[in-house]
Amino acid sequence: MLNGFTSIFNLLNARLSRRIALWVFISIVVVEALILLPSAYRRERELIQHLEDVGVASISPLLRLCGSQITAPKIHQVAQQLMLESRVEGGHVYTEEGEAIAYFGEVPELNFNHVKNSPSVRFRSRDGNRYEMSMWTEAQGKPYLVIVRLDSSQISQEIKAFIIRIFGLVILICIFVTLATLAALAPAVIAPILKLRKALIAVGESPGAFTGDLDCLALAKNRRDELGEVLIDFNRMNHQINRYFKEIQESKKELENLVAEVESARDQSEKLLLNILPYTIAQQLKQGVYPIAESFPNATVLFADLVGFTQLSTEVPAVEVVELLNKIFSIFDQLAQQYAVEKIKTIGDAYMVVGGVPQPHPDCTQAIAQMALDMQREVRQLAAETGIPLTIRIGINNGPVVAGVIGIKKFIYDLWGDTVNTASRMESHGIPGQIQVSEVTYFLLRDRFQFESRGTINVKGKGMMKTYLLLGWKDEPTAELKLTTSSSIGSVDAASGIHGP
Ligand SMILES: Nc1ncnc2c1ncn2[C@@H]1O[C@H](COP(=O)(O)OP(=O)(O)OP(=O)(O)O)[C@@H](O)[C@H]1O
Repeated sequence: MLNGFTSIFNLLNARLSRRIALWVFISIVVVEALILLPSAYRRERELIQHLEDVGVASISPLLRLCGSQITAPKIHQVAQQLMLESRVEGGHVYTEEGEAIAYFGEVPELNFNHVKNSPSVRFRSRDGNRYEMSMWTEAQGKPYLVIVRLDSSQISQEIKAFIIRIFGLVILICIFVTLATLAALAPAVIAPILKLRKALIAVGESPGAFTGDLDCLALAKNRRDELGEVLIDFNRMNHQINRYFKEIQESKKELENLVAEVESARDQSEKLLLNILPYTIAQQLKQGVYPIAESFPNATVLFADLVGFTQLSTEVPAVEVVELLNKIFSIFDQLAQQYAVEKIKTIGDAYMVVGGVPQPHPDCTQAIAQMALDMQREVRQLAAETGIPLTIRIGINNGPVVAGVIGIKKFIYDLWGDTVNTASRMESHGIPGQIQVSEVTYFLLRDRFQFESRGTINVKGKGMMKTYLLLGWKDEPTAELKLTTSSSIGSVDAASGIHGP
């Protein structure tokens, strides 16, 4: 019950209801006002006419009752009686020539001069309480002009009462018609519109959420009007929105999958690129810096060659040889990462690595020396495990290099310069199972590492050179002295995707 009243109140309190009510109310008031004014005027005319009739009925016997004595005292006497019996408040009697014969009661504002040329004149006082009229009448065979002043105050009161009565009626009619209109419109128009508005807001706030028919559709049933069509159309539109929304969601999902695929492909290619080129070089190439050739004053270059591998290739299938080579070079790659030095490339069964390029290194010579010793140890261990007679020959040299990327295809980060040539020669002129270093490198490492002088050898293209064989650490290195940057061998290299043995 209470809910019913609340919902009716809500309906009537809706802005649309209030607007309709206001318009209906104003319209009726205007219509009634248009009717009321002429009827009030007509009513006033009727009352005046009645008063005039009273006036005529009073004037006519005035002179007749005087008989043959048309004198002031007689007229006065008859008029006094007349005033008592009727609404006459005063008057004048004039001869045809305009001579005033008699006055009685209140003095009228009209006089002979005002009315002499007219058969009859009417005048109403400003406050509406007095009404004056003139009339020619005959007595004793002579014409007389009589002007009487009548009490018309009742007319004003009656008109006022008439207007108040009609106005009250109009207000009652207005209220009744307005409420009746609202009562008729509320369920038929306002309720569906409010429900439609609610549905519109809900659909607007969360499009795609309302998948079935909307609640407001129920109101469209059994309706054959435009509002019913709007409700049906809106429901249809919501279905379309749902369809489009679903399509958009699916497209979004597809797009997200595509973006994820593209990102994964980009990550893969990025990883691949970083596997081929140092990070800074890859960045420069991506920015269009090309060719790249940078000078580095202090680099340590290492060449390593697997001795006896050519012979091995003739004895075991090529696939197995490549598998072994992959195993060894993967270990070297991890060592390069561990000591934060840059692998340059593999050349057949040779391995080339540089320290201090392209990123500065706190001690690239020690890092390369450590790596060389580890490479030796790893190859020895592998030879013992597999029974394959593997040895490695390593050469190291220090000095300035030029590093960069040249050419237009199959980019590779490479090194050039005499330092590189000499490092290569240290390896090619070295001893299997030994690490041969140039004199420059020896001087840089001799405090921390043990060396054996090899004396002077004839190096192709260089002539006679003093070289040294790196044997190992002088003392077991302390934790601070031993350079390490990452985990031990055998772990997974996240950046390159290379898996250790
Ligand atoms: N970036 C490099 N990568 C691989 N090996 C290199 C690189 N730079 C130089 N070398 C090697 O260093 C060695 C010495 O080179 P160098 O230019 O002094 O002599 P060469 O090319 O062997 O002989 P030649 O002087 O007759 O041309 C060569 O075996 C060369 O292949």
